[in-house]
Amino acid sequence: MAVCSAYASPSLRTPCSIHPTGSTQHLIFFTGDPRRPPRRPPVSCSAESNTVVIGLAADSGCGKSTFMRRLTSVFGGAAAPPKGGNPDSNTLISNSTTVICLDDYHSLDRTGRKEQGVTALDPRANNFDLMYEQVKALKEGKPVEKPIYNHVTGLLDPPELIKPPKILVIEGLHPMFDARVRSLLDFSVYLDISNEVKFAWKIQRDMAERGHSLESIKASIEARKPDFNAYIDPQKQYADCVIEVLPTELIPDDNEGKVLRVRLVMKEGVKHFSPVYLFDEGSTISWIPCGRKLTCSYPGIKFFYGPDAYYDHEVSVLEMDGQFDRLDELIYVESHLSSLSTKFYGEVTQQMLKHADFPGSSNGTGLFQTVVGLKIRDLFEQIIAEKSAAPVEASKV
Ligand SMILES: Nc1ncnc2c1ncn2[C@@H]1O[C@H](COP(=O)(O)OP(=O)(O)OP(=O)(O)O)[C@@H](O)[C@H]1O
Ligand SMILES: O=C(CO)[C@H](O)[C@H](O)COP(=O)(O)O
Repeated sequence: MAVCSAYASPSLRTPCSIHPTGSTQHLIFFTGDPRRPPRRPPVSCSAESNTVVIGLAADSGCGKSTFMRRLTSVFGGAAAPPKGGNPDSNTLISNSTTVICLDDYHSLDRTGRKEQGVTALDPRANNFDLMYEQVKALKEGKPVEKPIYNHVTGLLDPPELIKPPKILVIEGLHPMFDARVRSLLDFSVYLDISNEVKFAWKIQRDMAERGHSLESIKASIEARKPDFNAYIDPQKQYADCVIEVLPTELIPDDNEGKVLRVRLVMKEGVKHFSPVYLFDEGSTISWIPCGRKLTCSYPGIKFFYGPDAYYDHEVSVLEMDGQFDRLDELIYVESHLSSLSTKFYGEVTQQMLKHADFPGSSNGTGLFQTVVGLKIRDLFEQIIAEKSAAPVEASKV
């Protein structure tokens, strides 16, 4: 039995227990005189739950797993699938974080989608009611039995038990699609990979690692496009932070897709989140760091920072075009960035060096994913500090 640590008064306890059937039952009992009415309304498990919910949206093959690995590393400890569970589980659990993949809320399996002529991106192939109920329950501190979509077989497998973590990340195609699910998010990120780059990455992975033909990759991207444009892409307007990945502007007519221009679009006015800035907050700056302190080979590196508008929202944008030759020299760039939410000087560089083998480590994708990971850690710590201060403040009243 998982007992909530939230007590309304010393005599009132609110435990959550998991039913043998797998459904969750909520019991309220009193340790004092059972005939006396409670002095305050009973507190449900939700009232003082500390689960912070982060949404990460992107199309398939756009770097969500890589981002997740960087994020969980910032919180410490390695992430692994639930022990002793389904070997094809999509869930990753570490000390503080649980990452659930929203593919698990596909309501139609591979055959079902084929029969009905819908893609996995189509809302009709997904169960948003269940997604909402379960994310809400986890946020409220209650365990859930979450379905599993098996990517190997294309079938829906028996559910797995997910316990409420400190940080719940919901990653996948639709974390910001349903307004109810969106309202549960404490912070949201959208990975916006331009078509050219998406194509280059798909070819690299699906041809080299999965043996697909160039034609089949092209066909699969084209087939997904209408639903991607209708249901996935529009979610970026709701994101607190967007990482845009575009072809470089440093090489005229580049079509190799190896050098990237990456833009970190950060919404202003988001609670517990202060955008990162270069040199001077709110000004507009172009910066070429190459020279004595940063080694750059062709085509060099260019940074940009400035205010902008994104879907009618005021944002700050930090942009990096080009790639690093030597990751240890990143400290020079880091020392010119502010509001990074690092715990010590050089933490961004240390994280980047630690995962130098991850895709995107030499360019803005790795740098900005790391920076967003640190900002999420800071947001989490602020929310927890606020929640633990709240009962003290309340008791003063
Ligand atoms: N920043 C990057 N730079 C270069 N290539 C990248 C980058 N991020 C991802 N890739 C490429 O894209 C592939 C998919 O990345 P990743 O597994 O992180 O994406 P995903 O969104 O989790 O994919 P899926 O949803 O299909 O599992 C990687 O194997 C790599 O080839
Ligand atoms: O867009 C996707 C999410 O990653 C997949 O295409 C979707 O989950 C269906 O998966 P599969 O092709 O394994 O049946």
